[in-house]
Amino acid sequence: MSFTADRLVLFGATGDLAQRMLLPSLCALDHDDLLAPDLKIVGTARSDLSDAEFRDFARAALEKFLPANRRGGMAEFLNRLSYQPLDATTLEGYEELAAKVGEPERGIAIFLSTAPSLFEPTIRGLQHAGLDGPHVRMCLEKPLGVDLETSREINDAVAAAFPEERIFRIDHYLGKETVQNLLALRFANILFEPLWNASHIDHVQITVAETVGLEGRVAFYDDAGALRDMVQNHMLQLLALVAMEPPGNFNATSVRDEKVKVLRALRRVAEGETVTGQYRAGAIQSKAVPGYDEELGKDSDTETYVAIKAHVDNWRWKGVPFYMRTGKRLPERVTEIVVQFRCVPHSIFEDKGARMQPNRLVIGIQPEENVHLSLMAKVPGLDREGIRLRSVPLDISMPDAFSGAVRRIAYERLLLDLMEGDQTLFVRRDEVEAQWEWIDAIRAGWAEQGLTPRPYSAGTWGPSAAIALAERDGVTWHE
Ligand SMILES: NC(=O)C1=CN([C@@H]2O[C@H](COP(=O)(O)OP(=O)(O)OC[C@H]3O[C@@H](n4cnc5c(N)ncnc54)[C@H](OP(=O)(O)O)[C@@H]3O)[C@@H](O)[C@H]2O)C=CC1
Ligand SMILES: O=C1O[C@H](COP(=O)(O)O)[C@@H](O)[C@H](O)[C@H]1O
Repeated sequence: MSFTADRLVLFGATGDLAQRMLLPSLCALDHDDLLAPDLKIVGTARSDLSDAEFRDFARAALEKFLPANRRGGMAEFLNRLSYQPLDATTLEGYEELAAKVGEPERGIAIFLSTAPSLFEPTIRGLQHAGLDGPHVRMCLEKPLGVDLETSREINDAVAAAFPEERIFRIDHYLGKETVQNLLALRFANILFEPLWNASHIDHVQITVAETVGLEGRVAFYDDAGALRDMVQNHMLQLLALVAMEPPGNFNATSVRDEKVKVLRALRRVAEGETVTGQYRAGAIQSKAVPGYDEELGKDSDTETYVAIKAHVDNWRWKGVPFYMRTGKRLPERVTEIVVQFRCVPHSIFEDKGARMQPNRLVIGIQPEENVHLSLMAKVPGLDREGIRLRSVPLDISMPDAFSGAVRRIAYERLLLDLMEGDQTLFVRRDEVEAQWEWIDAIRAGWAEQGLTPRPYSAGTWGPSAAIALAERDGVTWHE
């Protein structure tokens, strides 16, 4: 059912995500006149706040997390907010919540920014209060479970009240501008698609490097680890976007149909195709930082780094490894995709002594948003004894190419799509489950092998075994 929601209910409204991302995104959208004029936002959590206190709380979050030039009209935005205290685990309070939401003109979007253990009781409460009709959409934050089984339990509980076309599963990477630009690059240019296959691509690298450590999310992270926190969702979504076939059009069904085929074609990872690590004390950009165990306050076998050599078993990607790595406390924050092309089949310059290098496409997702294509060119000169070639960059810096464009928070796009009912950038149940199936097999392999993470110093690129993982195949990680 197509409608633009005129009510948004935000569970977990006093939480970290709401303060840092959700409230700032909504206020920024309002600043740009992108919210429906009649949209009302009802926050809810256990904390006993009045409407006025919640508005003060939201104002403080906006002043802290949203740049001043994006919060013009903050007073009008705050006027949209109200609050209902509620413990999601009991049925009490849901009727008061429904009363606060009132009768929408068009429909309601509900965003669960709470621990997944609260999803099931929350849905029961919403059903109890009649907040589950065809005019209600349900948005779920990650993590959706800790494995396939728990993810199915969550999905079943949500499906008991909401059909798939009204469920919006967040992967905030899909809201990032450059991630969407990957689709434009692949499918709005004739240049790449004919080469986008095993005949022309040697390998792909996907890196998500972070400098941060635990950031206070101690219990959550120690139970999750890098594989489940980053690879199960964001990195597999990036891989699917790189590897998928061209969808027939840019809509939710076509795009997600193609992604899920890739996720299902992922080969079970073999022994020796993963490396895990855990950071020890070190220095990042000259600043000393403690080790993981010290931050955690106890010994732990949780991996804060993982590198994987993955394979997509289909015609297009036969024999093309996808190297993925992610870690915390690495030397710099960078998310990028590297597509390494093969060498030309025959060099006409060989007997002139020229050294060839294969072309490489680097898509920078963050912190820099850019596209960098390396091409071979002749070094200028009369070269009487041969010819000299060198790899030169063809660079597009997105901020320069689109100067004046606002750099948005990923959640802005996603919240807008949620309210307008566009599921293209949300993850479908079959995708989540295919992701978990592949991840669970990796974890089962680790358990069988008794694998424990190798130490690496904070401020380095992870354990040396991760470098060896690629170098065994003659591949060097892009730095
Ligand atoms: N923070 C982040 O950057 C990210 C978070 N996530 C996920 O999003 C979800 C929320 O994260 P985050 O905001 O960091 O978590 P927080 O712990 O900061 O906030 C949790 C929120 O849930 C509320 N809450 C807790 N228990 C109940 C309950 N029984 N009934 C009603 N409300 C309750 C809390 O409010 P109160 O105590 O007042 O009840 C608070 O508003 C988590 O699942 C997290 O893993 C995902 C990606 C990134
Ligand atoms: O989902 C998560 O993502 C963040 C990284 O997000 P980014 O947008 O800053 O790249 C990560 O730090 C966190 O551990 C994880 O839960």
